[in-house]
Amino acid sequence: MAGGLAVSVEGIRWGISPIGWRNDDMPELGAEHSLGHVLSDMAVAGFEGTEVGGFFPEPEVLRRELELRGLDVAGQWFSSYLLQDGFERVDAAFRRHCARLAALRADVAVVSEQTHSVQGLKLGVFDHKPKFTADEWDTLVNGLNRLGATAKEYGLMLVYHPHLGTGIQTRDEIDTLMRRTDPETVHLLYDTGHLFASDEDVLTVLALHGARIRHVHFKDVRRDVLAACRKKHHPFLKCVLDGIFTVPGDGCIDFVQVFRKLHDFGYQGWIVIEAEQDPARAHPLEYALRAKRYVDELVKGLCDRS
Ligand SMILES: O=C1C[C@@H](O)[C@H](O)[C@@H](O)C1=O
Ligand SMILES: [Co+2]
Repeated sequence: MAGGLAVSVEGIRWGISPIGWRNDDMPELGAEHSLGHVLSDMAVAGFEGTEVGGFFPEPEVLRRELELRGLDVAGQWFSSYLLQDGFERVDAAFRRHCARLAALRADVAVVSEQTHSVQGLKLGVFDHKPKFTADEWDTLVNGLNRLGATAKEYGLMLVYHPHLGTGIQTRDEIDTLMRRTDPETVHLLYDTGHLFASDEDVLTVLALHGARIRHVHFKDVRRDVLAACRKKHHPFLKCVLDGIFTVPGDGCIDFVQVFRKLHDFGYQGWIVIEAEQDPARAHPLEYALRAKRYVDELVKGLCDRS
């Protein structure tokens, strides 16, 4: 294997998302990459696991393909519409989602509230993010607490994903969400790329909410592209196509500090490389290999320190 771990940090598992090969929000991107191709690239690059992409088959088929390559599943994204559809409808869909994840022996269900989201719309993501009303906050908090209890029934942790262009994006919104939700059932997904592109302060969120983090997305940001996207009022998916995100070590986020602080918090669980780019411009295996080399250096640096 090209990227076997020389050293490791106990309790931390490294994964990579299929989003660098194929993007569920833009199915035309990388459609030529078969499941076998994507999973084999992940294994060749030296990763232990992945998240489930929308193009992945049902668990019975997927499990064999994963096992053949020694890969595990960390979790999968779930778009909740609690404000728009109400708890009962969302919970029914979430139960089906959790059952599939449990069949894959996954650890987390990634939830993001998409009511009023501009994530997939042709509206400037930096100008049109929604803001929830007081009533909407009540509904969201109550619904997430209950969905978190559902996740537990399936042996999973609900990890909430703050995201550009949604009602939970900024540091203030994350603070409120963490203060108002039940720490036993609602956990935090720490996605460095979205936090940086929103508020540019990834370490403060980590310092404030490190104890709630149960899942991590390592996504780097190209500072010049971020500035250009803001200036041109680009929609989210146009920002992705222009290359706002990349693998850790290739952008401007200080992952040495991030990784140290996560470790100081005693973080245990998955760290998933999630660098959505146009695969025609950023060769997915090349970037996966770069990412793995970089995180191996991070791990080595941490081990040398202690
Ligand atoms: O976790 C994620 C899943 C994607 O669907 C999303 O758009 C991406 O930006 C992300 O962070
Ligand atoms: Co993410």
